This record gives sequence, structure tokens and C-alpha cells, in this order.
Amino acid sequence: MKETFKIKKIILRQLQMKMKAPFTTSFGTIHNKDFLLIEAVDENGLSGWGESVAMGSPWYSEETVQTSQHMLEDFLFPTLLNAPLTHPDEVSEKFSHIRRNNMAKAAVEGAVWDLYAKRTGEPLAKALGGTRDKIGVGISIGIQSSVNALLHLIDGYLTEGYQRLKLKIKPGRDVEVLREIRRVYPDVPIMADANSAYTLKDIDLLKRLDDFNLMMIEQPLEHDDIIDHAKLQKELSTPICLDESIHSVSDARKAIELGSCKIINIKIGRVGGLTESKKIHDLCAKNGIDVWCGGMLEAGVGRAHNIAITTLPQFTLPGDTAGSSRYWEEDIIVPEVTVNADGTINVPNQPGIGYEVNMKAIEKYKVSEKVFTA
Ligand SMILES: O=C(O)CCC(=O)c1ccccc1C(=O)O
Ligand SMILES: [Mg+2]
Repeated sequence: MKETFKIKKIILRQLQMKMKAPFTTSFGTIHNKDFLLIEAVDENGLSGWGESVAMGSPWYSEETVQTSQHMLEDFLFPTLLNAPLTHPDEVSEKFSHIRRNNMAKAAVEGAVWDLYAKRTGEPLAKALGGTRDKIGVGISIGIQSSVNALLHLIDGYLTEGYQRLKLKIKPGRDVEVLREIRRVYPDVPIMADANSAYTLKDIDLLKRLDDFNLMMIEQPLEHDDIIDHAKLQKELSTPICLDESIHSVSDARKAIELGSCKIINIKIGRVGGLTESKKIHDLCAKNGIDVWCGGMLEAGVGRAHNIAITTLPQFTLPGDTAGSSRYWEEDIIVPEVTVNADGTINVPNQPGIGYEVNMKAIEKYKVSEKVFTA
């Protein structure tokens, strides 16, 4: 019989960390990262950790730090506290009567996965069915004030070893920028992420992107669309990757059926957790759809979860999980995440997420703290 366990206490901390450099996408600029950290404690006093990726403002998705806090405090924690569990897959089942709010759900589900793996004494990557001991990573670079500034950044990141570049684009900062970057770097793997900045009216411009031998174009059209993306994919030779449009394995199935994309970016928070991420991964593996792990400018706890999920076999393309020092003066885990000269990250083999939380750093960046008990 499987051992049952219960979450007896949850500590919810809000943190604010200043980014080393502001990060600009087509939807806006992020200077400070506001987020929630969740510590779920079992009957033995063992803790599991999760991180919410909802931002301060609803520009990438509808969730914010405050809406996540509301969902967690008023709906998700009460559902979970004291409920007998045998496996973390049961968490998303318990949450299934609550619509959406995937980032809030994923944050606490991630804490339960970490706790479960610590209880069984295995790395989270193994608990998830991961098979790699290293993962390949690229770098996502925000929109810069000039092409020269972008070239300077690219030079540094390629020297560090990152395996591919993801360049953020928006109308007016697309064809010319990519042409210039391709001129200097004819062979570097490059992808472009539009964060929904275009519509089908821009089809002629989007077709010109086929000239740049891009690995993919990520989420060119509306955040909730899969129909127009299917029309666009028929017109482009560059593969379309969906990010914002995919919230569940059911969304993924429909997008694949329609031909809306050839690649899916899995973000644990966007799809409601690790269990749903695994389901999307398995569906993509069956259908020959390449998968990679997207990033949400995570601090160390979220970064560790991204590393763990990326060890699954269908994560065939480099992800956005860069090293801690790309974002932070000081991260909230020990050791920090570092990237090898060949653009890989070593997957930790300690139990759970495999990194210690840095309580001193957490105290330093903490804005508020609340404790919930069964
Ligand atoms: O964490 C990273 O480095 C990736 C950053 C990134 O591209 C991103 C950051 C915030 C919101 C959306 C996105 C995105 O992938 O679209
Ligand atoms: Mg994206």
C-alpha cells in the first residue's frame, strides 16, 4: 500500500527581488520581480517549496501576485490542508473544480511535488520520470534600445556558452533587427518571441521572417488563439511555437490537431503544474511535437522546478532556464544555478528540487509572510 501524507502547515511568503537589468517584451518592461514562495510542511515537519510565476501586472496572463494570493488563501490551501495524499498527481485532481488560476495552482502543486520527492528520497527529476543528468539551455533576451546594445549582450551570452538565442520582437523591432543579428551571426540558433504582438493582418511581414532561418517564431498572434495560428503556420516555413495559447493538455491536443504549431513551450505555471506539464509532454512525444521549457524570470525555487521537468525525454530543444546570475545579484537557493561552458546545466541529484533554500536571502527579499494550518 502507498504511504499517505498530509500537508499540515503552509507558509506563504511574498518576495520582491530587483532584476539585474530590466526585461522588456512586446507587452512591457519588468524592473522588479514580485512573486510568492510557498512552503508546504508535512506531519513530520519536512518542507517542500514552490514558486508562483504570476507577475505584478496581468500583461502576460490574467493572473497577478494578488490574484494568486487570493486563490491560494481562499480556495487552494483550504482544499489541500489536511487532505490525505499518496501522490502529487492527486493535487491537480483536487483543484479541478476551480477554474483556471493555473499559476496559483502550480505554485502549491510544485511545493507538494518537492515535498513528495524529499519524502521518498529521490531527486524531483527522477520522481517526474526524467532521464537526463544535464539539460541544454538558451537565453531569452529582452528588447534593447539599439541593435548595438543587443549585439553586445549577445556576444557576452554566446561566450558564456548558451546554446541558442531567443530574441523578443514587436512591430517596428523585428525584420531589421533580425537581419542585422543574422548578418553578424549567420549560424547561431536563433528564435523570435513576439508575445502576441501581431495579427493575421501582418502576414506579409511575418512571411519575411522565413528569410532568417529561425528555429521557430513563438506566439506571434493573439494570446488566446489557435485558429489564426493554424492559418499562419500554413503560410510560413518557420515553425510556430505556442506559449500563451496553451493552458492544458486539452489545449495542446486541439492545437496539434488544427496544425496551429509544430513546437510547444511548456511553462509549469501557465499549465497549472508539473502533472499537467507531464501530460502535455507525453502528448507531444506521441505526436512528434518538439517541446522546451519556457521561463518566467524565476528565482531559484521556480528555476529548480524548470530544471527537473526539462529532464523528460521530449524536451528536445534548449529551454529558457538560464543561470541565476543572468537575473539576480543573489538567488534564493544554494548553490545557485550555473551554466557550463557548453550551455548545459547539471541536474542536481539531491532529494527534491536538489537545492537548499537560502533562508537569509529569503528574509532579505521578503515583503510579507502568512502561516496557514490545518
Ligand atoms: O525566464 C526567462 O529567461 C524567459 C523570459 C521570457 O521570455 C518571458 C518572461 C516573462 C514573461 C513571458 C516570457 C515569455 O517566454 O514569453
Ligand atoms: Mg514566450
